[in-house]
Amino acid sequence: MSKKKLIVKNVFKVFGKEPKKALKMLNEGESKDNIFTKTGMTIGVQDASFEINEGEIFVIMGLSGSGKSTLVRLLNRLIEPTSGQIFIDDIDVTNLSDKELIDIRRKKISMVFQSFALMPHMNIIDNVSFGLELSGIEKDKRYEAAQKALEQVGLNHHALSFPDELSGGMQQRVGLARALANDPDIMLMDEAFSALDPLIRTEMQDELVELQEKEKRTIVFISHDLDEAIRIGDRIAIMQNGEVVQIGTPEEIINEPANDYVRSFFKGVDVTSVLNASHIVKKTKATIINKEGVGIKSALQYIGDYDEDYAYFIEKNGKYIGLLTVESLKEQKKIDGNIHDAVIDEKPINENLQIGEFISDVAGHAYPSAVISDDGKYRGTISKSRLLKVFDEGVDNE
Ligand SMILES: Nc1ncnc2c1ncn2[C@@H]1O[C@H](COP(=O)(O)OP(=O)(O)OP(=O)(O)O)[C@@H](O)[C@H]1O
Repeated sequence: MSKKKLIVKNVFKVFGKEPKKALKMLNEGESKDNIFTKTGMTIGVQDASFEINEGEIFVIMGLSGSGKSTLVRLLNRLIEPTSGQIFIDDIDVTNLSDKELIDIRRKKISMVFQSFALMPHMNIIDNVSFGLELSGIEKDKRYEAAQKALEQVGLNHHALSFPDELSGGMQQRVGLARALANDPDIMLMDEAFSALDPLIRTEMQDELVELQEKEKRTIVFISHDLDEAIRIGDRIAIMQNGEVVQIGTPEEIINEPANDYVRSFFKGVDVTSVLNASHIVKKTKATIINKEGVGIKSALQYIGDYDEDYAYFIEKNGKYIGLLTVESLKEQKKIDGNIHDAVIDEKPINENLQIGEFISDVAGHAYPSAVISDDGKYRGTISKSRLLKVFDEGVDNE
């Protein structure tokens, strides 16, 4: 099991003069809107509890004002929690002195912002090594680390350029390099790619995933974009009005959205890149198991019992053989043939295939397509209508 890198326990953040009073009102059942109307205080984060595994990309997603930035800034105490605990490597950061906190921020956590926040009068290598300079690292060492970080983001030839000589995408790479330069265990990325144009943005997302494959860090990435969350996230936490309403893998969230708010994020999202055949497979009632002695007559009877005109023919050990139809069975019966000769050679679909890859296959078939595992075992079927429903609506709650 992976190690827990970050643990957040019952964390609240109230913005306002008397946070404890607001928490009391919340405890007594007052709504956040009422608390704001009566006191002017905002509940930025309400009772957040979750754990982030070492090496995972954990995306926090939600609409504007849902509390994402507040939650992420609570992790390194750029914002002080009103109550609750936050552990990094089992150290309770809510109890650290200022000096210990600065130390943790310099050594363990880096942050990348949406606005690249580069210093215009400094060249790239000085920008990247600025944090190390603040930590008192000598020039040779910090330049070496900065150069390595620039290489990781593909900008090693731009060390002596100035920020305004670089494009937006390159400037954000510098922002990333600056975060990488002190070799942090944890990177907090607040809408880090949102200011980039779509093509560069996708490129940066791919690069981040690639970088992550080489050097496993723990990344907490804020996004308001589900496409991005799906692309890079191992798990996604969805925030609504200050609360974390759902945490799961992209597949889990798409397959079982916790509420309508979560569901609304999928409108227009390319779920075909997330769901594969195994996610939407269903067992059909009309399956025929190849028991000893199943002949054409009993197969026809079996199909009739289920009021279908086809069935899947499967060996006793679960291996998929093919499709039997009433028509093909009757044909063989007429000529005194064998049940195996009645099998229609229907191409089954591998359970790992993504929706986009097999939709045309299924659409071209008269019967629901059988889904098999890598070793040829029958898993269930996918019908054209079911597939199109998932394709169009993104969510399948049948
Ligand atoms: N310093 C502050 N003082 C008062 N209220 C604040 C402060 N910072 C944030 N808030 C409020 O807390 C709530 C959560 O804000 P937050 O910025 O965390 O949301 P967000 O999901 O990151 O939004 P966005 O995507 O627009 O950045 C909002 O209602 C916001 O107005």
